[in-house]
Amino acid sequence: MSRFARGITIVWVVLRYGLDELVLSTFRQPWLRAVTRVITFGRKLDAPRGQRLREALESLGPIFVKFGQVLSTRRDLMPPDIADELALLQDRVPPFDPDVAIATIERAFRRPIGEVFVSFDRQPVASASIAQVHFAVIRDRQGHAREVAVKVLRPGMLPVIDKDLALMRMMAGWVESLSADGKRLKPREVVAEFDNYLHDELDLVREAANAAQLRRNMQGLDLVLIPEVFWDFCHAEVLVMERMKGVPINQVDRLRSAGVDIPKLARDGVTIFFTQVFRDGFFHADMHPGNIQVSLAPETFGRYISLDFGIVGTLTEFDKEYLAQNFTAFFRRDYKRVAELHIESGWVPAHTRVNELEAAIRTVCEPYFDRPLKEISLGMVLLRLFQTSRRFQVEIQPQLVLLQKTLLNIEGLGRQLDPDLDLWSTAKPFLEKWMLDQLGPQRLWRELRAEAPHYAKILPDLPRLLHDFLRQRPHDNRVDLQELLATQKRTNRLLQSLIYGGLGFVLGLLVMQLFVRVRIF
Ligand SMILES: Nc1ncnc2c1ncn2[C@@H]1O[C@H](COP(=O)(O)OP(=O)(O)OP(=O)(O)O)[C@@H](O)[C@H]1O
Repeated sequence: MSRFARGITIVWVVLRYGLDELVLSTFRQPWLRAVTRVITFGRKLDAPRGQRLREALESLGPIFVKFGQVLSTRRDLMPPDIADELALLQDRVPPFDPDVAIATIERAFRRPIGEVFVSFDRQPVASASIAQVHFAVIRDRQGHAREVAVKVLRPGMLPVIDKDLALMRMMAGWVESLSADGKRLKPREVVAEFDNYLHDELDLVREAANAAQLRRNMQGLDLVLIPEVFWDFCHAEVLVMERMKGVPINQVDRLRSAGVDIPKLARDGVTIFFTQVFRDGFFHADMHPGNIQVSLAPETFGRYISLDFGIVGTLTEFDKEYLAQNFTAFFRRDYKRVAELHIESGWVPAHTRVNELEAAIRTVCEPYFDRPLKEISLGMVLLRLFQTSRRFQVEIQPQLVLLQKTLLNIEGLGRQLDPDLDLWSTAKPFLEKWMLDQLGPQRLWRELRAEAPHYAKILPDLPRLLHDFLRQRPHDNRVDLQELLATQKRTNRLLQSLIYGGLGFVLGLLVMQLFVRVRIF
C-alpha cells in the first residue's frame, strides 16, 4: 500500500472510532472542528474512549498495536482509563510460514537448515509481530547435542515499520501544531522513542548481547536462570539460545502444588530487580508475566527463568544516586530535600521556586503515608514524582521512566504472588547498602582503582618528561638544582599533608557511615 493510501486508511480509522474527539476539543482551529463534525454527522460513539482507541490501533495492524502497548506503559503521559485499556492490547498475530523462517536461517548462515541444526521443529512455539520462536537441537563447540530456542525475525518488517513510523511522525506533528494540549503530550518525542525501541528489536544480536550480559551479572545470585547464548548461531535476524523449561509464573496453583515457596518467590523477584538496578545499573525492562517462568528441575528448583531481552534499561551512577536519594528523602518525608535534589541536578528551570515544588511534591506524596510502609509502591511514588516534576518542566530521562514502569510490573507481580509482600523491607537493604557504598571509603578505593591503569601509563613517562623539562630550561645548573630541591621540599610537604588529610578523610567517612546508618532509615 502506498504511503498516501495508508494515510487515508489511518484518517478513516481515526474518524470511524471517533479518535478525533480525543484531541479535537483542544484544536486551535475552530473551522477544523466544524468540518470534522459535518463529515462525521450521525456517527454513534457509545464505547468509552479508551476502548475506541484500542480497537482503532488493533485495526491498524501490529506496529500500531505495539505502539499502543508502549504507550500503555507511559502512565506519566496517559490518563489512567486510556492506559488501562491500552494495556489489554495483545501482540498476537498468526505465525508466519515455517518455510519462510527456514529460508531466513539458511540465508543468514549460508548453509542448508540440516547443516545448521541437528533437528528443527517446524511448528513455532510462539509468534509475535516482530519475531517467532521455534525449538531446535544444535551441536555445541564441544560436540554435545543441546536443546535450543530459535528466535527468527518476521521477514520484510523494516520497510513496513519505516512506513508506519513516517506516518506516525506526520500525525504527531499535526497533533503538536494544531492542538493546544499537543505540546504537553510530546507526541513527536514519544514517536521518536518508539522508533528507537522498534529498531532495537530488529537487531537480534543486540538482544543476544543483553542476554549474555544479564546472565553474567546474575551468576552467583542463584535466584534466576538466564538462557545461554550460542554465539556461533547468532545473526541480526536469528537468535539461538538455550531452551529453558519452566512453568509460567502466572500458573500459581501449579507452582504451589509442585511445592514452590510462593512468598519467597515474591521476595526473590524484588531482590533480583533491585540487584539489577542498584548493583549492576543494568536491568531487564520487559518483565511481563509472559517472559517469566519458574524452574521445577531438582537442581534449580524454585528459581526464576527470564526470557526476552529485547528491552533492557541502563542506569548511570547519576541515575542511581537520584533514585536512592529521592527514595530515602521520601521515606523521611523530607519533601524539601526531594525538591532540592531536582534543583541541584539542574533539571528544573532556574526560576523554579523550591517551596512551590516542595508543596507540589508534598501534595502527591503525603497521602501514601496513610497506609503501612510495607504497602507503599515505589513504582507509584516515582510515577507521581515524575508527573509532578513534569508540571515544573522537568525532563525525566527515558531510562528512569523505563525503570518506573518495570518497578510497577515487579511490584504488581510480587503482590499477585503474595498479597502480604513487604516491599519496603525487601528493598531497604539495597538502598542502604548503596548509600553506604556511595559515601564510604569503598567509593574512594573504587575510583582510585579505576584510575590506576592511567597512573601505570603515565608513571614510566615521568623521567623522560622531567628530563625534557630540564633540557628546555636555561643551562644554569646550580639554579636548576636549587629550584629542584625547593620543589622537592614543597612536594614532600604536600605529600605529607595529602597522606594525613587522606587518613583523616577515610576516618571521617567511617564515622559518617555510622551516623548515616542511623540517620537515613
Ligand atoms: N530460551 C527459551 N526457552 C524456551 N522457550 C522460549 C525461549 N525463548 C522464548 N521462548 C518462548 O517463546 C515465547 C516468546 O518469546 P519472546 O518473548 O522472546 O518473543 P517476542 O517475539 O519478543 O514476544 P513478545 O514480544 O510477545 O514478548 C516465550 O514466551 C516462550 O514461550
